[in-house]
Amino acid sequence: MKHFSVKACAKINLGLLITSRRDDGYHTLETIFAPIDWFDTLEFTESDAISMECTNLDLPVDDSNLCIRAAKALQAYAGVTKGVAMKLVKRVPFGAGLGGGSSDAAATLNALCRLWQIDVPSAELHKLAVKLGADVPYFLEMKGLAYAAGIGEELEDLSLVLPWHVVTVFPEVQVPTAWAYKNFHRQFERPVPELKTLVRRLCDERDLSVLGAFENDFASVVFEHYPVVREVRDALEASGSLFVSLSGSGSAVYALFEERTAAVKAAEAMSARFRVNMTPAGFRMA
Ligand SMILES: C[C@](O)(CO)[C@H](O)COP(=O)(O)OP(=O)(O)OC[C@H]1O[C@@H](n2ccc(N)nc2=O)[C@H](O)[C@@H]1O
Ligand SMILES: Nc1ncnc2c1ncn2[C@@H]1O[C@H](COP(=O)(O)OP(=O)(O)OP(=O)(O)O)[C@@H](O)[C@H]1O
Repeated sequence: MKHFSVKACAKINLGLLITSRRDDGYHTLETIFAPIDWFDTLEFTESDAISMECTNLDLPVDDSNLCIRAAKALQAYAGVTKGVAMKLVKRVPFGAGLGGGSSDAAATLNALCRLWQIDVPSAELHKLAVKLGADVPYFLEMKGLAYAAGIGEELEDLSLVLPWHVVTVFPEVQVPTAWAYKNFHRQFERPVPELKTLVRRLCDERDLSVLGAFENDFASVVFEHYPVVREVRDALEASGSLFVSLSGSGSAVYALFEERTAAVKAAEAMSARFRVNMTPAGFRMA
């Protein structure tokens, strides 16, 4: 009986610039995805049918779950009759802007190609991923920092890692991604900085003067509507961090630290009220 488990890491967004609204209602954006060591674990066991259990009872394991949707999409595409029993050990908060569900979906696609021994061309797998969510291709195809454009599915591997410690805080409120895209303050006419060039100066040359370009366009509306998120942002800014930002459409806020001791101190202070993760400098997904 074939059985194995995989890690599904979350991500943060370093800069998130929304550049237009498409006719289909989706928005184009430019962002840098960076992985963090906050992860779910997914277990896969060969079975006749597709089934799923999850350690977080607030998360339905029906057809709305992104793991089930990924399994059914791959089964239909490949015309396989095999099933799978999945177990999701859920740790990454959702409604957090951390892409946890998207990462689970990508991990499921990769794992089932292995379990069902099917060889799907990467371009085809990419199409299945985009249908599951705009963030899913990043987790399917990348390990470190990646530049993303389009709706988030046009990816370029930057072959870079963040050279700082990352403290990520979940303020225990969920921000629906669709709400954030409906309500963010548009700046479509703004000149868009060259994030791809600037992130190389930032990570390779440690040129901190470029940090101002890495704004998150959701930040103002999320901080306005969720005071606790603003409170977390303020606390992290006062903790000796280099840089603080909202991740994705929120609610998670992350801070970058040069010194590990300062990162540990900030993480400990925030963990009294909120779920916190600390990711070491140089982290890449396995
Ligand atoms: C905010 C980010 O996390 C940045 O990484 C992503 O853009 C969100 O990606 P995601 O969570 O995979 O989003 P999806 O689950 O695909 O879409 C949720 C909803 O967000 C809106 N949405 C999403 C992505 C995008 N580029 N434009 C949008 O307008 C759409 O209304 C969509 O119905
Ligand atoms: N396996 C799953 N894990 C987490 N969320 C899931 C899963 N399956 C379906 N969902 C649904 O997808 C929604 C979005 O989950 P996800 O964690 O990807 O988004 P997020 O935390 O808002 O991050 P981002 O906005 O960056 O995508 C959740 O609110 C949840 O209702």
